[in-house]
Amino acid sequence: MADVWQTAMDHAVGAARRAGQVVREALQDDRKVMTKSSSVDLVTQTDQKVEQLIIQSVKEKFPTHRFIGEESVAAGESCVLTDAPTWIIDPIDGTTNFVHAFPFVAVSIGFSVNKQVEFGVVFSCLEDKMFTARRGKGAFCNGEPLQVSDQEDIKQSIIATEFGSSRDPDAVDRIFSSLRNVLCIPVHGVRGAGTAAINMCLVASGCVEAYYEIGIHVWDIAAGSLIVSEAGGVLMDVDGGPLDLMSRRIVAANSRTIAERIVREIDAFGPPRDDEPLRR
Ligand SMILES: O=P(O)(O)OC(CO)CO
Ligand SMILES: [Mg+2]
Ligand SMILES: [Mg+2]
Repeated sequence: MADVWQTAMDHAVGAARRAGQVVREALQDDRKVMTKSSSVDLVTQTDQKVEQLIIQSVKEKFPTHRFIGEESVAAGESCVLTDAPTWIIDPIDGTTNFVHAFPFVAVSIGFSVNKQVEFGVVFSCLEDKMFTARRGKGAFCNGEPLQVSDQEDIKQSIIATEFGSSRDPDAVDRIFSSLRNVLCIPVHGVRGAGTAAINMCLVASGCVEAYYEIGIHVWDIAAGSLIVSEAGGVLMDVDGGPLDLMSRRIVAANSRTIAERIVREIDAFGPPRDDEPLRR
């Protein structure tokens, strides 16, 4: 039977590639930096321009579809995941990297129907790597199949995480406490690319065994979550429950064993949900 969402996925790949080209070109220009929720929550005109480019191109082809876009939500649009076909867009995942020309920047496009991610596209535009996954059909990088690491021993593992964008000392203490616990298991190392989407693609590629973070948003993880699971990985909440895309918490790992071992070390606090009406 024909795949009803294949045309949409092809469109997403094309849109991500065009968006990535805009991001690469913008790296050569002056990058005017603005802030959103705090002095370390950065946005540029390129984030906004790229999101509009993607949304406009999708609207022309799929006029009934809905959107959750990082910069549209920042501008006041609602952030509620319904059963309708929904494009979940992070125009630049790794804006801080982009601002500093730290070379890991991604365009992330997830697509959900009935609250289930049907396809995910992450274009790591400075590495020129196009990560794709279609539910039930595997995950790929530039067309080559992806497979998570088969390492089941956490002590032989590298774990990816980030420090997040909160500078509230209590929140930072809790993040550091979890990080200390994970590091001292001990693991081989802790890494962070500065983008949730690329961290998840590193899990899918078998370069790190797991990635966890508290404070990310649905647009950071929608596409990457499917790329991890289609590469054979496991997703869960940091409290060990099922992943909730709107909860702002994730563990993505190569195996249930590694994911559950990390869960034991994490202080599972909960920032306001993405679909919490009073979150801004
Ligand atoms: O650069 P962005 O899109 O703000 O995302 C951050 C996390 O919120 C990195 O993943
Ligand atoms: Mg992001
Ligand atoms: Mg972004």
